[in-house]
Amino acid sequence: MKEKILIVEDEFIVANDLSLMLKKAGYDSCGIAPSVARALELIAEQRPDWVLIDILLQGERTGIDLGIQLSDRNIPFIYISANTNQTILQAAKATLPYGFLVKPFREKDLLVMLDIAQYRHGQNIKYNLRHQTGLLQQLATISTKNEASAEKVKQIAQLLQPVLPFDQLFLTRMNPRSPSRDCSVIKSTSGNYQLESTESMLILLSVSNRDYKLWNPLGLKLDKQLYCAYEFRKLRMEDRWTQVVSDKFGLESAIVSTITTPNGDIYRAVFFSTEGELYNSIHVDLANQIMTSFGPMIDEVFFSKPVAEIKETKTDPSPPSHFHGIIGSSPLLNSVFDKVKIVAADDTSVLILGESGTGKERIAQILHELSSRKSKKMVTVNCAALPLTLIESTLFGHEKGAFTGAGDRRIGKFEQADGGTIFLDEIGELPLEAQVKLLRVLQEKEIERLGGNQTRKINVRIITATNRNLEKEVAEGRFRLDLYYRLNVFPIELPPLRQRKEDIEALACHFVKKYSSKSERPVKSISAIALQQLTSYDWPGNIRELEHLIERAVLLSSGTEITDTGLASEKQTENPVGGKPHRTGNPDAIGNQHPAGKTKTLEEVEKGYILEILHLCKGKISGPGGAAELLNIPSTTLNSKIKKLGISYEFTD
Ligand SMILES: Nc1ncnc2c1ncn2[C@@H]1O[C@H](COP(=O)(O)OP(=O)(O)OP(=O)(O)O)[C@@H](O)[C@H]1O
Repeated sequence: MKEKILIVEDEFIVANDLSLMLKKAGYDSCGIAPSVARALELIAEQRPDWVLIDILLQGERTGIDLGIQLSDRNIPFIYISANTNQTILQAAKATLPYGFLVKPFREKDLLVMLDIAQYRHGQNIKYNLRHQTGLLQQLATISTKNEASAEKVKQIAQLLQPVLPFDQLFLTRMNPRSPSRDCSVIKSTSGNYQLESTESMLILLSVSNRDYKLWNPLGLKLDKQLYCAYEFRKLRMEDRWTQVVSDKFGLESAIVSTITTPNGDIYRAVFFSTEGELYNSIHVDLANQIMTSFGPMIDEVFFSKPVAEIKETKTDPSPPSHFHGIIGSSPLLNSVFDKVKIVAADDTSVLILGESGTGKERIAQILHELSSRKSKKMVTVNCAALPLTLIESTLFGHEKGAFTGAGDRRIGKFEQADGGTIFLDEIGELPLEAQVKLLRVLQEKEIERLGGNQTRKINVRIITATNRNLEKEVAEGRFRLDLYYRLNVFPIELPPLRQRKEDIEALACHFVKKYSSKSERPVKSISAIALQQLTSYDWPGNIRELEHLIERAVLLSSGTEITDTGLASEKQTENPVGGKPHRTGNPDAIGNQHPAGKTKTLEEVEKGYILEILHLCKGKISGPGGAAELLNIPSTTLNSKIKKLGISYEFTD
């Protein structure tokens, strides 16, 4: 069946051209709306599969206002606009479009964008289905465990957080046959969960039992499920309980889901968030599904046993077994594991985002190992280290004599990865010209060696990573929007170490074990003071920096315990921006601040760090004991970083 597409565009000639292009390509162009109001009418009448939206339209409302509504109603759409400044791109992105086409565009660009959008939409549906089924199964398993309520609640909250984020969950049993009961699950700033009974909540909020009963919390008829912005403010005004709780916890939006179980019990869950625009209709659907499947078990988990408090319980220190070698169990890292588990088996393109040293390459490796391609190779290409003139021949190969110096035929990285995975690290560094070629390969799934005249089909899964803000790169014209959408099918964001300090101790111990066994030193532990130094540092170089620091400390340590991390000898100061302690001292070293107190840029931090390592290795780059070895990166990468960062150095003994 032909897919129906609605065009929302106020310039008739442009809209008409678009409509002709769509019809020619076999789509059903089911209408043209010049304003948001008309678009909504046509959507109700025609029920289009896709909507193409211009941003500036007739009337007061913009295409972005329409995008917000469509996103809530789960109708896929693409923006088509001449506006690409960052503010507009950011507002547009927040509405979760499936693409953004910049005017003027060619017919081919439109069709490619639609093709990418359909692919992403299909992947999304698949992802949501699989995720929901898995999620419900896991919820059922937790509910039937023979554990204390508090422990089960913690596990359930951690499971829900990546898909249905909340800062507070308010659960009520409105049983017509026995007195109603309620309780709250509260997320603390450190990411732990606390189960509060009504009594303890009242103490926390300084509300009397009498007032609470009078207010009949959330007892009013909640006729909506989604309360954001204006709707939430209205709810606050109408419901005294919402008002008090949201004032105390800074809540700004809510989702309500009510179910009646087969034996007539009524349960209501209200998920509150401190973010005003967080929830959409996908969250509502998910909340309903969870409540329907989980409803009969709610009593068992939340109400049947005395409500015990969860006091900052330590999370399970071991990650799932297939994440071998990945240390950490913070909620943020767990949500990365969840995403990896969901997407690993598919051929979906994955974009790994995160600062340098957060473990992007490690995660790429695990994605490959958990896929059906694991028996084939994962070929890694560091796009930042490719010399400009050799990018194409490295990626796609060349025939003998293709250019001066091409003495032999060369098989490119894509061909080497055939049947397996290609990991394009630092994709943000790829020049525009190479981006065009890469896009073509991704679309056509075939390559042509330089100087060759034969195309070859290839079957490769693409994983990319970057520490750059790709949207900013797109807005500034350095990265192609169509390639961005093609690669960003399934983003996985790796949190910086400073946001998951809970993991520092486990990571540090892991590295102590690794390097004491490697260097045959007797070091076995870290003193409490040294650990304190590690956790109060901000780690601009993330896990890689921690690893190198521990490696050094192990080498320098004379006993069985690390008592000095090297961080203490340098004065800890207050950061005027964030109030966090930072390392100071040698301004060129890895400290985060200029001597004047101004925060360093990431590039400056990286430069300082490389200089420090070069200093340590007396300028030696490659080979045993060289800076590249210590930094755990290829010497070609280090050389390109040295060039890019403009590092000049000279070392004498
Ligand atoms: N969770 C983890 N547990 C143990 N080691 C880790 C973890 N994450 C990363 N590492 C180690 O930290 C170092 C840096 O990781 P990796 O090279 O994957 O980071 P990256 O984000 O790809 O860095 P870059 O952006 O600079 O390429 C590696 O030695 C890796 O083995």
